[in-house]
Amino acid sequence: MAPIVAGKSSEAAVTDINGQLGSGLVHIRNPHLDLMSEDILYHFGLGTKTHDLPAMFSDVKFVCVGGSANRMKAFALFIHKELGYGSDQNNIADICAGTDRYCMFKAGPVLAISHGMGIPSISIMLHELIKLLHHANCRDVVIIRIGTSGGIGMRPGTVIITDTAVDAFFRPQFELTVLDKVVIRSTELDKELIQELLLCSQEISQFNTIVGHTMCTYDFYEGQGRLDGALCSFSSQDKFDYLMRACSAGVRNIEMESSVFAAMCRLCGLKAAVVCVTLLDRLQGDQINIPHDVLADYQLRPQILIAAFIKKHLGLNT
Ligand SMILES: O=P(O)(O)O[C@H]1O[C@H](CO)[C@@H](O)[C@H]1O
Ligand SMILES: O=c1cc[nH]c(=O)[nH]1
Repeated sequence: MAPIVAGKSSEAAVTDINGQLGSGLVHIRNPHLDLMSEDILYHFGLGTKTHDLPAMFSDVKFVCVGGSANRMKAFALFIHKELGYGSDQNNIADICAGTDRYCMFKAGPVLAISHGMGIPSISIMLHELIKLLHHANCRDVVIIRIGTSGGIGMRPGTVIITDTAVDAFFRPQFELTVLDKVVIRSTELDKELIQELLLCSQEISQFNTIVGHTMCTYDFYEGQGRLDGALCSFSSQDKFDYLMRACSAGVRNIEMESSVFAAMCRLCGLKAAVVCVTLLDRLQGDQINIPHDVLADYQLRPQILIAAFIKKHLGLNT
């Protein structure tokens, strides 16, 4: 079946949206929503009739997302303290406590949300988050994925700011089957935001940070060329050749959400970035065997960078 290449028409649409986005509002691209008298954000345990979403969220300016609920809670506590709101855990309650699908925490203008692992999980979360921001009349929101990844030829602990998310064929696109058609969407990210983040990381100067392509896969094991899954149908030479080809195509790290994240945020007019730390160099191995304290330190790096970025934007000292 011939894919629908959304590139051309969507690019044009994005230009239009950007013009329209002088208002800074989130752009919902679904005419059916206007016909609904109530919108239930089922996986958040929130809704337009049951919750006053503008009262709860209209001041949100930064949304940070990451796979693990514990990591996002830790980030919420960290940013709460960094913004001068104190370090009392009791001030950080899970807004999605009515459901165990995702966790959501708020610290002033910062919203921290977990998205689970993989494209389907983050995609569901993003549909509901983008609608939430729309219902709450949020303006000028920046959204950043703070995650972990496997590096290619990178020293573990390196922070990668994604310029473009690519698929397993190194193409800058995200493919989704809608009804029985394949829709292709661009995965380019905001260039200005990338440069701002890079500058921030140079200013804090605490760890190595680079800009590069991020490969987004549908699987952690075979899908990322690992030899240590329950199934493996290729040789170690095949794996090495593939990772070397990825590296030559500009891929510096591999994770599992960046493509749909970039595509959805772009289409809805949200300024978005992906910042992931590498936990290992995939040219050296497949198993993540770093000690717990080193893992904790690595996972903190994207958080430190994003906290500095947010504080800079809010005019607070870093
Ligand atoms: O660190 P997080 O945000 O969970 O992301 C990465 O880690 C998970 C795999 O361990 C995948 O979801 C991958 O994208
Ligand atoms: O190798 C890795 C490490 C973290 N997350 C991934 O998706 N891959």
